[in-house]
Amino acid sequence: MISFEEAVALVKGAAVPLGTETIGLDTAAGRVLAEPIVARLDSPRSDVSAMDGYALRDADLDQLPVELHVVGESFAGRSWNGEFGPGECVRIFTGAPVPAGADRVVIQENVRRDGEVATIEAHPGHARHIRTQGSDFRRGSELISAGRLLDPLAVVCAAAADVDSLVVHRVPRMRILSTGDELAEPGSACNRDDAIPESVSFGIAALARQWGGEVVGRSRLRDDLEEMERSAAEALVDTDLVVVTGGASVGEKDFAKTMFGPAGLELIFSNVAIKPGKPVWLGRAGKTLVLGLPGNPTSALVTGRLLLAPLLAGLCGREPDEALNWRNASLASDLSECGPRETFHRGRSVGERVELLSNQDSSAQMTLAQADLLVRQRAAAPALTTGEPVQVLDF
Ligand SMILES: Nc1nc2c(c(=O)[nH]1)N[C@H]1C(S)=C(S)[C@@H](COP(=O)(O)OP(=O)(O)OC[C@H]3O[C@@H](n4cnc5c(N)ncnc54)[C@H](O)[C@@H]3O)O[C@H]1N2
Ligand code: MOO
Repeated sequence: MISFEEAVALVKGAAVPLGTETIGLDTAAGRVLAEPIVARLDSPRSDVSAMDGYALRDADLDQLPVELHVVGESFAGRSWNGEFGPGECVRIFTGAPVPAGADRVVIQENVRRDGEVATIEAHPGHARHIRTQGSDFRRGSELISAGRLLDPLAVVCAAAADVDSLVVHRVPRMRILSTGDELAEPGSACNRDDAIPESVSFGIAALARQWGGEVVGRSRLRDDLEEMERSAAEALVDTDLVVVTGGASVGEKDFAKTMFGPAGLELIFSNVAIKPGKPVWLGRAGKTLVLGLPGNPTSALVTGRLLLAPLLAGLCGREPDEALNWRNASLASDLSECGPRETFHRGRSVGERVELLSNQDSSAQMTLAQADLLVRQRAAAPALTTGEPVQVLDF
């Protein structure tokens, strides 16, 4: 059995970014850049006004009050290109180019306008209200590096660079296979005494989407090895990652790994010294990665969060560690000493503190909906008391 750190290192090794494709800005959100974005123009493109008011020469404010002749109007998208002399000013609006010769904008609240005459009585202060050309960024400068997730903020910056297409990493195509004779489609389990709703794949699919995966198939498999081998072979076609849930342990019908035998499964690891989720495994069949998650719902979602999330982040072109951003929080209750397996307790944030949920069973499902943090406790770590710091991860 390997440690959690070793499992994460092996996940990172397997999480090699997929190929690239060129897409339009409209569909770029959520994708990961494979090539940096370089500005095609300066921003602002010229010196522009930061306010609505009057562009003028600062020197004209030496003697106050002053009356200036309004000689033109400059709008964003329709600039004024006339001559501009002492004793003159130009009506200007936010974002409009500042006429050559002007070195200050006075906001209109500080100007009395009467026909073509603008009167300034008191000194408007030191702010010039001019954004200089290229003060945000310069043409040719790299605005966003490769590997950056195109979140709502980054897509604004990408568009501002005046690019209409982006080179991004391909999205991992994923299939989820849920194994178990007892599993029924939610909504139909009540009809059969020995059935339970198949719940895990819904959470794994949602988690996968959060971390950039495209779930192209989701199926339930009966515990019949021949059938499972056929399903395994089908699932591997044109797929980057297959996630199998259940059948990971040592039961007589735990065929999750065996079903990929004919497809040439090579294990990367199997069994990790963590609680919950010990039977989690990772392998490769041909070019496709296969991740096996334990069937117990809490175990599946915890191992999904700890290992599937960084795996997908890496396949998408991000740093796998972006999915493992541990931070400190203080305990809202006592925590007893840890057993031999590194443990990831389910917790709930209460203000700045983290409260451990009372049901820590790996089969729990109600508790999952109450949790928002995983609390990490290293193997054999001593007991902790209320207020002591622990590492937590958003769950
Ligand atoms: N003798 C041993 N028994 C077990 C060991 C062990 O080391 N020795 N490990 C235990 C641990 S730890 C875990 S975790 C479980 C995981 O086993 P499997 O991955 O083989 O999971 P299953 O047996 O298929 O199912 C476990 C449990 O979860 C329910 N389940 C399964 N899939 C789903 C699903 N998609 N949706 C909802 N619920 C699901 C299933 O009905 C079982 O109740 O093994 C321990 N045993
Ligand atoms: O590793 Mo299991 O998830 O403890 O029941």
